[in-house]
Amino acid sequence: MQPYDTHSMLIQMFHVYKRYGAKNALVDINLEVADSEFLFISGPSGAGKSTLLRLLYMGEAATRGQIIIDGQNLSRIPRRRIPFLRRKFGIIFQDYKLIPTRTAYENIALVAEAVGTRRSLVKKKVSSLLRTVGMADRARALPPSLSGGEQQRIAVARAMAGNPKIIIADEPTGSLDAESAAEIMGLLRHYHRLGATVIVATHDTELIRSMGGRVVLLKGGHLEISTVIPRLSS
Ligand SMILES: Nc1ncnc2c1ncn2[C@@H]1O[C@H](COP(=O)(O)OP(=O)(O)OP(=O)(O)O)[C@@H](O)[C@H]1O
Repeated sequence: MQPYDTHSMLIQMFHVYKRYGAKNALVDINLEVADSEFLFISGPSGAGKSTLLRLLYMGEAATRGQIIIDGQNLSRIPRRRIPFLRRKFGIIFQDYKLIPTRTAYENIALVAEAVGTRRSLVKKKVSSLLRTVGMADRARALPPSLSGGEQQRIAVARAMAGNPKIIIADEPTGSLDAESAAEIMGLLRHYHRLGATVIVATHDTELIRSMGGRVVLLKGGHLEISTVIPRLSS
């Protein structure tokens, strides 16, 4: 199968617009993302990156146009089915959004439980995820006692806990130093290699150059370029 065969497209956006009052946040977006692809969405502040991501996981509805996720047209999904659509996504934010009063372990376990992981398996699963992100020894820590890089590692583990088909990361390294940023991107690449589709929004062109891959560029709500950047050899 060809990598961009339309039958293998997990995400399709056709003539998508998003308006906030008089503001056009997204204008006539046409974008396809293949199953198991790693995609960067790049562009300056205010370009529409976060808005585009929110439309995918139905954080908000498009003003116009069609969005198809895994064969489902989002404009035709009944409200009661939205939680099932959301289970396809693991979402990572720049500011981690961990529950500050719950331990690292509990933050991850809550998602594992929410997607119906058998009670007897939750502990094994969360422990395994904590090991994957190198945080096994901080399971009982509360988020405010962790560094930014550590909190983001927990957020990555939490995103993986629902076994989502798609990981969406909105500026996941925006608050991190270079070393922590590289670790987080390594974890996202690891999950991608396990078969997931990963979409990362970032304005950090250095980060994109170090990772390589397909990049789409948003400017003023318009999708300007889709290109493939070769990975910098290290
Ligand atoms: N809820 C909202 N209400 C009104 N305007 C909004 C809303 N969300 C986003 N916008 C506007 O839409 C445009 C795109 O915003 P968006 O946050 O998607 O950009 P971005 O590329 O993610 O920027 P950044 O990198 O700074 O996060 C901006 O002009 C922003 O002010």
